[in-house]
Amino acid sequence: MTPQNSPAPLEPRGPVDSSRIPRYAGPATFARLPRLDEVGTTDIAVVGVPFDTGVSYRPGARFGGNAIREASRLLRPYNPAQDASPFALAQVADAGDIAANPFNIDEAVETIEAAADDLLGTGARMMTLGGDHTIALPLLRSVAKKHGPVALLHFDAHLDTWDTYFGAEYTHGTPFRRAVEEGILDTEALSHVGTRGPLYGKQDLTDDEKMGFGIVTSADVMRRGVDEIADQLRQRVGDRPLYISIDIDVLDPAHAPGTGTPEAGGLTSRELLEIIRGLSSCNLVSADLVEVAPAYDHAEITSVAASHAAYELTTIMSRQIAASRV
Ligand SMILES: N=C(N)NCCCC(=O)O
Ligand SMILES: [Zn+2]
Ligand SMILES: [Zn+2]
Repeated sequence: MTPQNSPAPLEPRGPVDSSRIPRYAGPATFARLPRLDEVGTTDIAVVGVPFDTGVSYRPGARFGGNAIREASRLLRPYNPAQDASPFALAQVADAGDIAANPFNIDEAVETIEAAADDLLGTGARMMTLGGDHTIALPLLRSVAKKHGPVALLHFDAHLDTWDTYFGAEYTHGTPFRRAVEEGILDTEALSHVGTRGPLYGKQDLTDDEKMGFGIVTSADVMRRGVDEIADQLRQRVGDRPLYISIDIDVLDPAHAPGTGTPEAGGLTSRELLEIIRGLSSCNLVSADLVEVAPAYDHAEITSVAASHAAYELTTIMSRQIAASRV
């Protein structure tokens, strides 16, 4: 398959032209973008982390990244919601997968951090496709090496600030407690969004608050509406370097059945996309989208939603990269 765009030198190389090569043909990179090795360097690296050894319930998120890539074939180059052509404003490329050891969580966490160091070291921002939520910890470590402690907006049904599971410190329920302990988050600017569902005890909330997190529950989004919530989040984050971590289970199981720990009463995909768009002025330095487990999906409901959320995040980053050039 030959990419049909023949850009002028230094122009970003965009996706395969779907008016010339049917969008279902050829290998699936994210949004049919070029691979990193085809462009050499990139402003935004979309990278998969097929790792799910950290889960507490249904496994399968190791297949999430490729499911999102498949579902992203239908994305188009102009994003009207943010009035931007993200793949023309900046080079966006698919950097493939980070090969993490599925039998050794500690080693996998080290591998992911080192691979992120390499990518961020080139000056790129990362749009990471998980994988389970364990992977947010090594990604945040790497981002903090570059930017210092970062603001975090964490979209998730769950707090993911629990301590250990079966004695294990690195799991998908614990990355943000570890990150606070390690001092890699700016504790003045942390919020969960979309939180809901049963907890182990009230102490979970007390502990979480002590760590510095604010909580916007799923019910808050329903009652107060997406614009007010986005305003509040923008104010909390200010102009700090921001990392956004989206666990797809922030969506209601009706909007994202393909995930490992589903909780009733979640956001609609429309609400999630609108809140992300409301953050377009934030200084988004990198992001992840995790916990897509395609074995439980139907008709790509979950991976389509995930691909659109990643598209909005990529658009925010590419607009900022373009704005910082002028
Ligand atoms: N990060 C996700 N998706 N889930 C965390 C759930 C942890 C638990 O089962 O207690
Ligand atoms: Zn979750
Ligand atoms: Zn999570």
